[in-house]
Amino acid sequence: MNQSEREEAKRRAGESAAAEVEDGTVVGLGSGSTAAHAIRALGREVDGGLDIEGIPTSFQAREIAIDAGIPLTTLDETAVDVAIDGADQFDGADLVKGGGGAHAREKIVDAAADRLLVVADPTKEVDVLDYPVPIEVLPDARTTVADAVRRLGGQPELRRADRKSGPVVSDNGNLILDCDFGAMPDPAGLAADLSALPGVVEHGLFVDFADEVHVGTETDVTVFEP
Ligand SMILES: O=C(CO)[C@H](O)[C@H](O)COP(=O)(O)O
Repeated sequence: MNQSEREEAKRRAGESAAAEVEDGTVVGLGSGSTAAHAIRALGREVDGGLDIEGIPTSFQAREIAIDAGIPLTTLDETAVDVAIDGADQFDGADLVKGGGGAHAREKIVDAAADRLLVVADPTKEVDVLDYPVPIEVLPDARTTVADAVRRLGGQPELRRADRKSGPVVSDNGNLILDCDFGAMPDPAGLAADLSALPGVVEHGLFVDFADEVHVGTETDVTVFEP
């Protein structure tokens, strides 16, 4: 799948999930390039009269939603009916997220939603998850968490910025360790181990999160419930 075919697949996946959103609902707005297609599609529906409110999962999602004209709200004000979000990898209902460093807020919003619709291109689907797991850490905990990750069999790497000297700083002011565990046959066990580490704000393993997965191709979309 070349880059333009992949982009088309992402667009189809995002638009397919957006088409499921019903009038009068509150929608969690995911992060990344595939979720961005869904947000823009929802914006076009709002132009056409669809009455929804969005809860963005990141600075990026908020910017796109404002540009698309979607009225915004917060988790302090209302519950979430449905969230639409991308993934870096999925094996069915389990996901690795956080390629954009937004997984902490994504997990809060996606977990709060009655239903999570995952949108992806086919390159993200695997039998066993093996994508490096992003872990957002409090800055003071980056060395102790990295040491603990090594003890759990992972290789941590501090995420560095492209257009700034030094590390990527998350939307929440924290650092991100990309942790390569190789194949992860027991994502639930690893997720529990990572959540127990002092200083971990959130990790990118979303175990049993997806209610529905929309996988786009260059010509079509497949929708399934894991
Ligand atoms: O988890 C995410 C951001 O934190 C994204 O959903 C994930 O990285 C997928 O992004 P894309 O749709 O651009 O491939």
